[in-house]
Amino acid sequence: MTVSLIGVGAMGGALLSGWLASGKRPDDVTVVVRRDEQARALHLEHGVRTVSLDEAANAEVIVVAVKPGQFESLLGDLRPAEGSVVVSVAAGVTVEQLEAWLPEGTSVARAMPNTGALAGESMTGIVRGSRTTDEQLDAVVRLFEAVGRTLVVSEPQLDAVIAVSGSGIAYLYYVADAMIEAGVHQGLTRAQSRELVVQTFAGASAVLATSGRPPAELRADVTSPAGTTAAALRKLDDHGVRAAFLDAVEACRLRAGEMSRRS
Ligand SMILES: NC(=O)C1=CN([C@@H]2O[C@H](COP(=O)(O)OP(=O)(O)OC[C@H]3O[C@@H](n4cnc5c(N)ncnc54)[C@H](OP(=O)(O)O)[C@@H]3O)[C@@H](O)[C@H]2O)C=CC1
Ligand SMILES: O=C(O)[C@@H]1CCC=N1
Repeated sequence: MTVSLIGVGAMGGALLSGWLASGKRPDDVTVVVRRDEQARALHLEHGVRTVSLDEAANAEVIVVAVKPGQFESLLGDLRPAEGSVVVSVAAGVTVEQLEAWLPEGTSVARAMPNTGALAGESMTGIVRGSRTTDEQLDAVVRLFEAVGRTLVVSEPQLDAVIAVSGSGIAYLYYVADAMIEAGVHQGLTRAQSRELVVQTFAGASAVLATSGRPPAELRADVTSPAGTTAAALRKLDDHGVRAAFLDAVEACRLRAGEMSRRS
């Protein structure tokens, strides 16, 4: 499968690194960037070739990872080859907009990965466009499976995917940061606290994934009657942390919808 990546910032860069680490050869992925120094840096670091928008349009899968507000003008200049599928990773740019901004008849899809792609652990929601063939959808799924797991969803669900996993990975970094800081407050060095937090995240994630048990049960296993965990969880409840997560996820989903009405 030939792939072109247009825009190599935070998300595009994570995808590129993930694809190359997963075994894709630098010859299989071309990139479109707009600064010579970035083209040189990407060639030095990854061996990938920078191409023009016209050349990128020949790839079987064309992934666009520029900011939502940059899509309309960029797609207006893109002339995808027959059979290519254009995949947007943008929040707040709809299938309808993508299809309207590209030449008539172009196949599109939306993907909502997260920066877990850097470690081959993205969670990517995928939405097919109105003209996407099964083969094209399969190619998009395989491309994102190379950097983690995928879930094909309907477009109305994608804003919730953004709220839970696309942006959601940042909430976990936020919690990790707060816990590391808390450990420092309690007398650990920052390095010790980081090691404890990182491995505790890894352990929780592995048990969640392998046991299939609800997190509430796993949490109960840790919570001895009148013990230390109960004392800590009581404070989280007092501070409304669960309600804060419910609100944060809702605010994110609503913001994604608002962005699509503006772009
Ligand atoms: N960051 C994340 O975790 C996630 C982001 N997304 C989506 O990914 C997209 C990109 O976000 P993010 O990576 O954070 O943003 P960045 O600003 O980090 O990256 C955008 C990149 O696009 C480049 N760019 C803009 N216009 C062009 C152009 N005409 N040709 C080539 N390159 C161009 C920019 O280049 P330059 O540096 O020269 O300005 C920049 O490198 C957004 O649509 C966002 O919604 C989706 C999921 C997660
Ligand atoms: O914050 C944003 O808008 C982007 C989309 C999903 C994650 N980051």
